[in-house]
Amino acid sequence: MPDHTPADCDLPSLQRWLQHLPVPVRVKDGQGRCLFRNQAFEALFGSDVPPAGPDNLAHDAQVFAHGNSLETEATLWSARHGGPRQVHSLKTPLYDAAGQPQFLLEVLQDISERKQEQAALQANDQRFRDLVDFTDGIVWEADATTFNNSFISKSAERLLGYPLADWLTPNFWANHIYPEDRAQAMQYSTDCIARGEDHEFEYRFVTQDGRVVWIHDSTKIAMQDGKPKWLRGLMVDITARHQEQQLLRVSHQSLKAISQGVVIADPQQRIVSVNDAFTTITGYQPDEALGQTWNLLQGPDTSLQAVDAMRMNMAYGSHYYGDILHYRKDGSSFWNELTVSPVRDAQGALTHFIGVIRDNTKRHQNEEEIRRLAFFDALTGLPNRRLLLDRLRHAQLSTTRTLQHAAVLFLDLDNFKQLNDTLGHDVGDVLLQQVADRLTSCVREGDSVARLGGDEFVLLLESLSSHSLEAAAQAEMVASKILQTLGQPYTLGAHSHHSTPSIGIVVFVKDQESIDELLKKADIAMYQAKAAGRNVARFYEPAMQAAAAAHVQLEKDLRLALARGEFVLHYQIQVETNLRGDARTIGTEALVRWQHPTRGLVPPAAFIPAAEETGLILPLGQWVLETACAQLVAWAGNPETAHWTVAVNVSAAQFSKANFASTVRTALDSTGANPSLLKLELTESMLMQDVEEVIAKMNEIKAYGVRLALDDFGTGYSSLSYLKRLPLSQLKIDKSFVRDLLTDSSDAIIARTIVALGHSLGLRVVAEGVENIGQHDFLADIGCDAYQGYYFGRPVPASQLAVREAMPTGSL
Ligand SMILES: Nc1nc2c(ncn2[C@@H]2O[C@H](COP(=O)(O)O[C@H]3[C@@H](O)[C@H](n4cnc5c(=O)[nH]c(N)nc54)O[C@@H]3COP(=O)(O)O)[C@@H](O)[C@H]2O)c(=O)[nH]1
Repeated sequence: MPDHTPADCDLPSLQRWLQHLPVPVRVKDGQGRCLFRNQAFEALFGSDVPPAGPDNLAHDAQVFAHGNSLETEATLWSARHGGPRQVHSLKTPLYDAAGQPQFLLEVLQDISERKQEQAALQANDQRFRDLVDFTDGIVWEADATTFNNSFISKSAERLLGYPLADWLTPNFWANHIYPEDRAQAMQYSTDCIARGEDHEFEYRFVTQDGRVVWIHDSTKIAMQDGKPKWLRGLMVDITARHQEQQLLRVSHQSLKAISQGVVIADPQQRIVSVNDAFTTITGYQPDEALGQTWNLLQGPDTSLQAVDAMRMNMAYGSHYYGDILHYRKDGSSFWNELTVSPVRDAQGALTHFIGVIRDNTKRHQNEEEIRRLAFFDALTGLPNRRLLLDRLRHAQLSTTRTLQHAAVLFLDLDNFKQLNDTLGHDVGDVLLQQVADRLTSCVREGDSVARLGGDEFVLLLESLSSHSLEAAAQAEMVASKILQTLGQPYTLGAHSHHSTPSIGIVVFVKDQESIDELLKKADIAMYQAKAAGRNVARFYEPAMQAAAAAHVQLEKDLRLALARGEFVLHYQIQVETNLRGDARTIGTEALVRWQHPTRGLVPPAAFIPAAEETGLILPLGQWVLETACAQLVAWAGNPETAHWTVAVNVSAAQFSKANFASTVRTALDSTGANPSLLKLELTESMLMQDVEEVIAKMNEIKAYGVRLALDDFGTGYSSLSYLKRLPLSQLKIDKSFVRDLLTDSSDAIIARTIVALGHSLGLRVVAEGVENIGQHDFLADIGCDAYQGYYFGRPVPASQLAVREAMPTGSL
C-alpha cells in the first residue's frame, strides 16, 4: 500500500500555504510540469528554471506510479547562482479525493556546501591514506582495552606480509608478537595506558614468512569520556638499526676486551678514541690521548724513517704495518707492532684511521736473545765465530771500495790450559772474561773483538792505511798495546795471575783471498809467535814482519833519542821584501831534525808520523816549543835579532790535548820568552773538530799574546764563515801551490785567492816554498806579505843564521 494521506488538493490553497515556507518547494503535475514554486525555491534557483532532465522526470513518474515518497540527490541549475547546485529532493505524491496521486510536492534542500565539505573531507582522508600507505612505518589504530586493530595501513602487508584483513581479526597484533617479548610488551603498554601515558616501546614481531623483526612502536592514547578509548600509533621496522646497534655493542665490547690497543684518529691524524688496552700498553688515559697525534708515542730512539713511512702511508690513505719503537707515558720504550688502516664512507671519502697497537717488546727481546745466542759468545759477550765471519765479509767489501787495509789479529793465551788444570775452569772463565774486556779497551769503535772458543780470540782492525807497510805498522801498534795490556796482572778471585798472549797478524785489502785463508794465515802467524817464545806478535808476511819490526825499532829509537837529547832544531828565515826586491828577515820557522848517531841528520818526515802514532809527539813537541822559546830569548839579547819571531809546528795530537794551552804557557814562563814573538802553526784539519772548543782554546792562547797561523792553507776544506770565527793572525799559502804557480794557472788563481781572502779577513799572508825570483815576483805582485823558501834560505841551525837586513835578493 502506498504511504499517503488523502488530501484536499485545492491547488490555490496549497500554494498560499506553501508560498512562505522557508524551504524551497515546488508542485508538479503528472506530466512533470511545474505548477508552482514558492519564494524560497525562486530565491535559490531563480524564476527561470530549465526543464527537468530525464532522471528527474523518471523519478516523478516513479512517485506517481507507486504513490510513494522518493528521496534522491540531484543537481539543479541555479540561475540565481549562475551554476549547478547539489540538492536533496523529497518527492511526495498529493492525492485527490479518489485517492489517486494528483500532484507531486517536491521539497528541496540545498546541500551544495555540505557536499563540498564532504568532498574536501574525502580528499583529506585520501591524502592521509596515501601518506600513511607511503610511509615506511605501519600506521594503526586499536581498541585501548583489547588491542584489537580497527585500522591498519597498507604498508603492514608490504612490511610484515600478512593481508590487511588479518590485522582486523581479534588479538592479531598480540598473537604475533615474538613469544618471548609478548607478555612484557603488552604489560608495558597496558601500564602506560592505565596511567594515560603515550608511550614508545620495542619488541620483536613474527612476520608472515617466519622472520623475526624488531619493531619500534609509538603509541598515542585517544580518550573518550575521560577514559582511554583508542590507541593510535606507528610501528617501524628497526631490525637493521637494531643489528647495527648490536654490532656496535659487540664491537665496543670486543674493543674493550681485546688485548691490542686500538686508536681511532681523524683524517688529520688526531686521536678521537682509544680503548682500554691502549691505556694499559701506553699508560695514557683517554683524556690525555684525545686530540693528540701519533707524536704522543714518539721518543728519542723512534726511527724517523719508520715515522715517515707511516705518515706517508696515512697521507696517501693507505694501509701501514710496521714495528716502531714507541714510548709510554712513564718514558719507558716498547716495540709497537702497529697497523694503521684507513676507514672510508660509502662515497669513498676518508673519515678515520684505525690503528691497532700491540706491545711487541717480548718478541723483540726474544729475537735479540736469539741473535745474542746465535752471534755472541755466552761467556764473554763478544761476537762469536759466526758474527766474526760476517764482519770479515763486510770488511773485505769495504776494503775493496776504499782500498784502505784491514788486519786480522789471531790471539791465543799462553799456557791457558795450565791455569784451567790447576785452578779449574771457573777461574779460567773469569780470566777469559777479563781478557775480553781488556781486548775491547785496546781497539777503536769500528774494530771488532771476537772469541772463537777456548782461549782463542780474533780482532778485526778496519780503516787502516791504504799503504800496506803503514797498515802493518798500525796493526803492530795495536798488537803491542794488546801485549802490554794483557800482560798486566789479573786478579782471579783470591788468585793473582799473570798471563800473556801470542798474536798472529794478517793485513789484507780487497777480497784477494777467502776468509778461511785469512784466518788460517793469522793462525799460522800466531803459531810462529808461539814458536818465537810467546808474548809476541808475528806477521804472516815476512815483508810486513820486517816493516813492523822496523817500526818497533823506530819507536824504541825515538824514545831513546828523546832521552838522549838527539833532536835538534833548524830554523828557516821568513822575510819581507821591498819594492826593489830587497829582503829583510822578520822571523823564522823552527823545524825539528833527528841527529841520529849512525844515520846522520834524519828529516822530520821520517819520524814525525811514528812519533804521532806512539804519542811520543807530545814530549817531542813540548821539547820543540821550549827550545824555540829559549831561542827567542837568545835572539832577544841581540838588537839585530830581537824582533825576530819563531813559528812552531803544532801536531794534531798536541793541540787536541785539553792542557795544550797551559803547556804553551809553561814553555813561555819557563824560558821567559816574549809571547808576541811566538807563532803557533796549526793546520786546517786539526781545527775542524769541535768548533766551539777549538775557538775557546785558540782564544786562550791568543790571550797570552801568542799569535796563531794557519799552515798549509788551501789544502783543507775551511769555509769562509768558519775561518772568520778563528782568532788567527796569519795564513800560510801551502808550498804545493807556490811550486807551479808560474806554469799552472789554477795554482796562480788559488794563490791570488788566498791572498785576497786573507786580506779580507785582516790576516797577513805568508807564502812558503819560494824557490826562485819568479815565484817571489808573482807573489809580491798579488800582495803577499812575507815569504819563506829556499830562495831566501834553507833551514839551518840557529848558529848559522845570518842577519839579513834589506839585502838585495840576488845576493842571497
Ligand atoms: N809537529 C811538528 N812537525 C814538524 C816539526 N818540524 C817539522 N815538522 C813537520 O815536518 C814537515 C817537513 O818539515 P821539513 O822537512 O823541515 O820541511 C820544511 C822545509 O824544509 C820545507 N821547505 C821550506 N822551504 C822550501 C822550499 O823552498 N822548497 C821545498 N821543497 N821545501 C821547502 O817545508 C817544510 C816546512 O813546511 P811547513 O811546516 O808547512 O811550513 C813540516 O811540513 C812539518 O809539518 C816540528 O817541530 N813539529
